[in-house]
Amino acid sequence: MDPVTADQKDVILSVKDLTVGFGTKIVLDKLNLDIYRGEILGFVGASGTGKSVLMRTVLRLLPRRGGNIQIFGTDFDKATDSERMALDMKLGVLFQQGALFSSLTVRENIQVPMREYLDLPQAMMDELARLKIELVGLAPDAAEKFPSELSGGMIKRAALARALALDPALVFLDEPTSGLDPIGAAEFDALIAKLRDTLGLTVYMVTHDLDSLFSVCDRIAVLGQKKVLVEGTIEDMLAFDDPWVQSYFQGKRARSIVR
Ligand SMILES: Nc1ncnc2c1ncn2[C@@H]1O[C@H](COP(=O)(O)OP(=O)(O)OP(=O)(O)O)[C@@H](O)[C@H]1O
Repeated sequence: MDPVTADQKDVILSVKDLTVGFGTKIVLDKLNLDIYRGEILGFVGASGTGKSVLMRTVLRLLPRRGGNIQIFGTDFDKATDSERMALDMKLGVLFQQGALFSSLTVRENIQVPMREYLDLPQAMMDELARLKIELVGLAPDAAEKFPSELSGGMIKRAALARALALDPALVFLDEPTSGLDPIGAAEFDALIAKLRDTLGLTVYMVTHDLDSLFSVCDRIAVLGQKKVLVEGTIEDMLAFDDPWVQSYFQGKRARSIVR
């Protein structure tokens, strides 16, 4: 599947006027964001600006004070229980640090969402877990390993396999390459791009990784001043007149990537 172009946009996640706060502190203030089918959207912003809060709010793990969220054209607030369950199954999540259950093997971790949402015989879940392990580029023997026996890169892949357990249409990745060495990070980026191309996934990726932004993201959105400050291509970022955006995308590290 080709990356989306401007004239074939199909919005699958639409966030309108979203406001989220804790106590007297407002973190997101009337934020708007659309995500288009088949794209890899890189979401950036200074530390503490609310990138994780936005992701958690969209996943309904945090309450919001105002605004509206539509996923696949359905408003969660108005959905029935069975519609919500069907929507949940279309969303995959890879949290920072992988967040695997340490007492479960990789296979068992991948099967957690299957047990929660599906009613399948064990042999079928084993076969599905085997396929997911292969899909993310892990060796077959990773299935019976515990998270403590895996490298950082393997943990990310195992967590991605779990995020893909129910064949989601949209996956949320929270800093997927943090903690990986540059080669491991580049390999993970290539895997994300391959999964988008082969499975038609839409990817929402919170990242600080400039390499990821330049190499795999079709579009970038920058969080700042409690809103999406700017969204668009790398060229749009380079042209945007804001001190943080300028220093992030035109700084020494960024220039060494753009060349
Ligand atoms: N459960 C919570 N209760 C109170 N405040 C919170 C909670 N979760 C997040 N915050 C606050 O919301 C703000 C945004 O946090 P968030 O983790 O979303 O930032 P971030 O952009 O993801 O940062 P980083 O890039 O460092 O991960 C921070 O000031 C944080 O302290």
